[in-house]
Amino acid sequence: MSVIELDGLRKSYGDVTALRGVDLTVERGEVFGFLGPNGAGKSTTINIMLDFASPTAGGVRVLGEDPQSDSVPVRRRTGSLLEGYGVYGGLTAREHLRHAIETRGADDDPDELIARVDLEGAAGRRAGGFSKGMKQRLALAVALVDEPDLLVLDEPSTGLDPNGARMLRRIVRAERDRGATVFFSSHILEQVEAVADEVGILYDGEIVAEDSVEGLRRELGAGSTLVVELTGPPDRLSGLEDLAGVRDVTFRDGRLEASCDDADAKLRVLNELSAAGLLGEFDVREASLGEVFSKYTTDDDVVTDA
Ligand SMILES: Nc1ncnc2c1ncn2[C@@H]1O[C@H](COP(=O)(O)OP(=O)(O)OP(=O)(O)O)[C@@H](O)[C@H]1O
Repeated sequence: MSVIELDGLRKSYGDVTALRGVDLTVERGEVFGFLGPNGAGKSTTINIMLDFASPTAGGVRVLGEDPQSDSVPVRRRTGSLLEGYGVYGGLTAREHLRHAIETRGADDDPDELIARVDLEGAAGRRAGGFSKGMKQRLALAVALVDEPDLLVLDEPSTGLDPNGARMLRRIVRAERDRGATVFFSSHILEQVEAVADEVGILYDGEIVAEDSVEGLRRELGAGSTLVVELTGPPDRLSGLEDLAGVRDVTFRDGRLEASCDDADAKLRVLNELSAAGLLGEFDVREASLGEVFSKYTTDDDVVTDA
C-alpha cells in the first residue's frame, strides 16, 4: 500500500516556482530519503503533505487521505519533525512530552521517549536553555509520541553531533522495524545512505531520480571501483578496458583502479591479473551516494527522468 502519493505536484510563490510537477510514491514500511540541495523544494513538499501549504496544482494523498480536504486524520497518524521547531522556553523536556502525549490522547511514558533521544540528563530542565542539538532531540521525541504510522522528518540531523546522528539512525531503523513508514529529507548524503531503502533526488522543484541507493548507482553506471596492489610493473597487461563491464582503468604507484559494473566484471579483471602474475591484495570501493548525488544535481549535467 502506498503511504505517500504525489501526482504532478506544483507550487508557486508569486514569481518563484518551488515545485514543477513532482511525482512520488512511498510504500508502507519504507524508509524514504528525500534528497536535494538547498532550495530544491523539500520543505515545500513536506508542508503540502501535512497541509501547512496548499499546492498550486496536482494531487497529494497521505495515508490514503487527501490532507488538503481533511488534514485531521493525516496529522493524527503522522509524527513530524519540521524545520524551525519552536520549543516553549518555560517548559521542561518532560513537560513538552507530557503535553504532546495528552494532546494526542496517547499513553506513552515521557521518560522513555526522553531516553530514546538520549536526553535523560536534561529531562527536568527548561527547554529555553537547550542547545540547538538538544532542541532537535526534543522535537524528535515529540514526533515519536503515539507510535505514528508515518514519520515525516525534515532535515532531522540539523544540529546533531555524531552521537546524535547515530541515535537518529537507530530510531529510524527501530521505527521502520515496528512497521512505520519514514520519510526524511536531507542534504546530508551519508545519513540517507545509511538508512534509506529508497531515495528520491529533488532538484530545482523536480524529481530527477527515484530508486534504491543500489539502483541509483547502477543506473549511473557508477558501479564500484576495484583497487588492486600489483606485484610487478603492468607492462605485460593490455586490453583490460575491452573486458565487458570494465571502464576507466588507471595505473598509479603500483596500483590498478578499474570501474566495474558488476561482480563478473571484477572477476574478469582479477583473472587477467592473476594470469599475468600481478595479482596482489585487492579491495572494492563502492561509489558513495555523494558521487551519485553530485552527478544528478550539477547544473551542467542534470539528468531528468522525463
Ligand atoms: N513562503 C515562501 N515564500 C516565497 N518563496 C518560498 C516560500 N517557501 C519556499 N520558497 C521558495 O521555494 C523554493 C524551495 O524552497 P524549500 O524551502 O522548499 O527548499 P528546501 O529544499 O527545503 O531547501 P533547504 O534545504 O534550504 O531547506 C526556494 O526557492 C524558496 O525560496
